[in-house]
Amino acid sequence: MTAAHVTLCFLLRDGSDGQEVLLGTKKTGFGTGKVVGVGGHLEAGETALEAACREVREEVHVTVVPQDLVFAGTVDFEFPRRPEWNMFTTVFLTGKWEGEPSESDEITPRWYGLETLPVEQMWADAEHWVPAMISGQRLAVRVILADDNESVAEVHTAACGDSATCLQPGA
Ligand SMILES: Nc1[nH]c(=O)nc2c1ncn2[C@H]1C[C@H](O)[C@@H](COP(=O)(O)OP(=O)(O)OP(=O)(O)O)O1
Repeated sequence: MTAAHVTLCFLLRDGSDGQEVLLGTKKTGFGTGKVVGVGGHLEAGETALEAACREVREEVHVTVVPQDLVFAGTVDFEFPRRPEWNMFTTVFLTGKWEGEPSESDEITPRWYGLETLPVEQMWADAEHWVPAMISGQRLAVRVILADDNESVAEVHTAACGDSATCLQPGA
């Protein structure tokens, strides 16, 4: 089954105790109740970059533009017990945006220090790849979820180059 193509965009800022990342509590849909990155599914005809900009605007009411997003890698989420949930994620980082993040119907945003990520409220796999990616390692990650669709069965991580060499053909 072909994985759905989704995006995530991590906004980064300098806080009083070091760098901070914008995450949010998901209010609806996939992963409701978890603290997640801002992002979602690509719409027909959209590139990952365009989708990331749209999702940031829709979910946290902030404007980011494609030229300010930095490609950070990819994450392939595989749910062997629920292959219809498989997702291929293109991840971006940015330190530039316009506006102040605010709550939407989909997410309640909040800034977190990189050293104090709320890993117990995030997907169990997140600690295996989120800190590395937001600290600037460009990675191609493959996450295989366990039979409960929550725990981590396997995580494979490889360095990846630019988006042209990292993305799946046709993605
Ligand atoms: N195992 C996992 N760990 C993780 O950290 N994020 C995951 C994950 N599996 C999926 N995700 C993320 C990727 C994607 O950004 C998000 C799901 O996309 P969406 O929020 O768009 O889904 P929804 O079904 O809620 O919304 P729609 O796109 O509006 O249908 O969940």
